[in-house]
Parts: sequence; C-alpha cells; structure tokens
Amino acid sequence: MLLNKTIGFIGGGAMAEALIRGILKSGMIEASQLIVNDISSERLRYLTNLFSVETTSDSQELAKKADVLFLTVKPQVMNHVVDQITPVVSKSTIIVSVAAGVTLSTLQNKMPGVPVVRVMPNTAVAVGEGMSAIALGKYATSSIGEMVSSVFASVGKVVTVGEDLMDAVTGLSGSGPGYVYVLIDALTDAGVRVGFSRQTALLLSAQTLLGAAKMVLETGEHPAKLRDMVTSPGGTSITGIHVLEQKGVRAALIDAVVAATERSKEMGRK
Ligand SMILES: NC(=O)C1=CN([C@@H]2O[C@H](COP(=O)(O)OP(=O)(O)OC[C@H]3O[C@@H](n4cnc5c(N)ncnc54)[C@H](O)[C@@H]3O)[C@@H](O)[C@H]2O)C=CC1
Ligand SMILES: O=C(O)[C@@H]1CCC=N1
Repeated sequence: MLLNKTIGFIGGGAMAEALIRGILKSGMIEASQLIVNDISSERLRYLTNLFSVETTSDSQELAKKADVLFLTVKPQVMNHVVDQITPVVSKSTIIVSVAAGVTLSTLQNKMPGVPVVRVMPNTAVAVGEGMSAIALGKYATSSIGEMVSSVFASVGKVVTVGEDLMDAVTGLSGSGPGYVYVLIDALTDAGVRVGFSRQTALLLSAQTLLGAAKMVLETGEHPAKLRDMVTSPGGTSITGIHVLEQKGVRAALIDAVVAATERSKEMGRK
C-alpha cells in the first residue's frame, strides 16, 4: 500500500525518531521513501547520519512532495506549521498528526477537504512494541484509516477510538512509558539498596516489568488473578504489596493518568 509513496515528517524530534526507527526496522517503509523537515539543522544532520533519510529545511517543499505527511511537532507550534503548509497541501495528501491535544476539527478547519488522521502513539514504536490509538477525520476514508493503522501496527499494537477518548489515551499509553521508566528506575534503586550492582538491579527490574506485562497480554487473565499466583500465603509478595497499598501506589497511578489526561485537554483548548 505504501510502496513507492513518499512519507514526510515535519518535526524530527523524539517521536519522529522513534517512529522512523521502528518503521525502518519493520521493513514496511524504506529509508529512500522518507523525507524529514525540522527547523534545527543539527537534528536533520543527526537523522541523516542515523537513518540515511533525505532531509529538507523547507516544510512547503516537503508538503508538496509527500503522499503521507506526519506532523510530529509540539502542539504549541502546530498552528504555525499548519498555516505554513496549508497553501500547498493537496487533497490527496494524507495528514497524520500525533500531537497531544490538537483536535481533528482544528486541523480540518485549517485544511478543508484534506484527509486528516489523528494518532497517539508512544515512544516504544522504536522497538516494535508501541501502543497507538487512531481516530479518523471526516475526510479520511476507511481505506486511508487502514493504511495509517498498518504503519502503526508494524511497530506495535493499534486501537481505533472515538476522538473523545484521545486525551485519555494520551494520559495512559501516550505518556505511560514515562511512568514506567520512573517505576523501573525506582525498582533499580531498590535493587541497589538490597545489595545488587546497578547493572544487575536494572536487568532484574526491567525484565520483571516486561515479563509481567507479557503474562497479562498472553494469558488474557485479570492482573489480580496473576497477582494471586505470585502471592504465597504469608509470603514475601503479599508483604511487599501491603507496603505498596499503604503508600497509595495504586491511587498515585490513577491520579497521574487523570492529571495527564486533563493536561492533554488543556493543551487542546489553546
Ligand atoms: N515523545 C513522546 O513520547 C510522544 C510525543 N507525541 C507528540 O509528538 C509531537 C512531538 O513530540 P516530541 O518528538 O517529543 O518533541 P521534540 O521536541 O523532541 O520534537 C519536536 C521537533 O520539532 C522541531 N520543530 C519545532 N518547530 C518546528 C517547525 N516550525 N517546523 C519544523 N520542525 C519544528 C524541533 O526542532 C524538534 O526537533 C508532540 O506533538 C507530542 O505531543 C505523541 C506521543 C508520544
Ligand atoms: O509529554 C507529552 O506532551 C507527549 C505526549 C504524549 C507523550 N509525550
């Protein structure tokens, strides 16, 4: 579907880099199909060295060439970027925005008739384990939706959601790797505290999170049932879980997702 198509990225930051790394690794798209635009020539040099992709400092030139155009800039500069490209974007260009809080209607109002798809991925697309949610704008046909989904499916899992849930996705899986890195870092400190080298403690922590997550996904069991399998009566796991409950870890995680969801909504109002 994407054979011989030109794929553009406006904004060559962390998210674009993660996506490019993942899609090149998946083999779905070749480096020769990609063109990246950024205001930072340093970022462009870095991405060319890393991925051998073409780059340009001219977003209009890129918008004219691209069949699929990823908008991977910060929400705060999205208006400026869209105003720049609107005069040259054709109705056959597929626009894919990954910006937190930027709504389909904002983009559609600026680019009438142009198919727009809103996606909220996370940085784990870089290693083929991303979680992305997708919502289609009114000019995006279902075949466009399938095409964009297939790109994100090549680098992880994809769900289709109503746009009203996009801020919630941003608060949970979009921002979620950040929360999990905090957990891994804390568990690693804990490992050092009980006697491991940092390197060993990091391996024990990260592999434990990976294994537990895989158990949930592969068994389809409720996490509480899997937790029961770990907690021997009067044993160590229930002793540790008791402390986590006393410290309010569960409520802290819920509060974190709610706060990030609210922040995404707030960013969308600007
Ligand atoms: N980093 C993440 O985990 C995720 C980010 N996102 C979304 O991806 C978007 C990008 O985020 P990051 O990559 O983290 O930010 P970033 O700050 O790493 O990258 C943004 C890039 O855009 C460039 N830029 C700024 N103004 C520009 C302009 N006028 N034209 C062209 N390029 C310009 C910057 O030089 C920078 O390289 C945001 O909208 C964010 O909401 C979505 C999901 C996850
Ligand atoms: O922190 C942010 O705003 C972006 C959106 C989702 C993850 N990172």
